[in-house]
Amino acid sequence: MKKLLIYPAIDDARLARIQQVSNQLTVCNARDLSQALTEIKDADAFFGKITPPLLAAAEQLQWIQSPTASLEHYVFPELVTHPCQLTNMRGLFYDVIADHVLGFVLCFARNLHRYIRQQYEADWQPIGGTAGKPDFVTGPGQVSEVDRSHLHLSDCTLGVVGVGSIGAEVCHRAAAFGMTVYAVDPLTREVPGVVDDVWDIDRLPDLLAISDFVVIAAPHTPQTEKLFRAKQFRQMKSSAYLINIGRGAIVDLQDLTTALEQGDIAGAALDVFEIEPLPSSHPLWQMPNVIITPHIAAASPRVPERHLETLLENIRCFLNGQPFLTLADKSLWF
Ligand SMILES: NC(=O)C1=CN([C@@H]2O[C@H](COP(=O)(O)OP(=O)(O)OC[C@H]3O[C@@H](n4cnc5c(N)ncnc54)[C@H](O)[C@@H]3O)[C@@H](O)[C@H]2O)C=CC1
Ligand SMILES: O=C(O)C(=O)CO
Repeated sequence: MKKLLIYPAIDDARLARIQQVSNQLTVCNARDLSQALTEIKDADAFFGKITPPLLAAAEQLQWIQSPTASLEHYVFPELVTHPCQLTNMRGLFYDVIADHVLGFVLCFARNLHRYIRQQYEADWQPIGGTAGKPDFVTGPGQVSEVDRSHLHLSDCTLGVVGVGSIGAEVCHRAAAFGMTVYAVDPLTREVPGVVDDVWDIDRLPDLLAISDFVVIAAPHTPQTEKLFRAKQFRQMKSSAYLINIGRGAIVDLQDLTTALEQGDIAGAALDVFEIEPLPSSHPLWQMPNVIITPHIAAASPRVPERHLETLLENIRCFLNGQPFLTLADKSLWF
């Protein structure tokens, strides 16, 4: 018989689903910290928010399940050196966050974010003037110059930084829109839809130089913290857009603001920020080429059930001695 400790306590409906997994499992849903500190002593597995005092009280803990995908605020030095295995909640959001990213791409390509602002003013003003519009819209006459204020997605290249579950789905969707797709990742080497093999992260400058859209779908780790500074923005095309749905700490907020003010890049769509919530006085709020969503790219009615399913599947793996679905490397934070 194995013992799973849950702390903080979860609701009765989810508890009942966990209890149905196996009669080889005792589940303790601790109501307060003092109960958790007592019960963790002989627990084999833990789900919830582990802390140094809880870990110190554990005598036979083999597995910890984090309730979040990201681990930067979860791991601490004693946890890294502890022999237990750690699993996270990655892989729940791959499709819905990829949809969010493609929504950003479409806004920038077709200026939808700017036309929505114009609509409030009843302003019938084609962005970029009339150049580039076909005769059947403007009336007879010749298109005099190539106007790139509205993009043709199948002419565009999208570069993804981090092709885990979310990044790979972004690649699939972008390829389905006819975009050319490249990616960098330290571990993954192949993703269907990506033009070449996935490049190693040391080729980030190459990715930045060719991309019309750069999508950050990596975790916050010691390696990715402030990976994007002024230098990286200068390596991007001045016509390119940055999209960050990974973690705010990956992008230096001040350098990004300066890059946008200077026109080093054309715009940014951001779901995550170095400072959350983004202060109401921050200049990004007023920039017409910036789209802000308040860390909700993962919002979906399907996520709570997927969250529970991942926990249940990892419990089954634990009881059956099989490899976990979402094993993480404690020292790498993902
Ligand atoms: N905006 C939001 O609401 C949400 C954001 N996230 C963030 O998205 C991240 C990715 O989620 P998943 O795709 O599910 O995780 P995942 O673990 O499946 O994929 C992460 C990928 O990033 C790669 N990576 C690690 N270090 C890297 C580096 N230095 N440079 C480039 N790539 C690197 C990994 O090799 C892996 O392929 C999470 O860690 C989390 O921080 C996750 C859920 C919701
Ligand atoms: O699980 C995470 O890391 C999230 O950001 C969920 O929104």
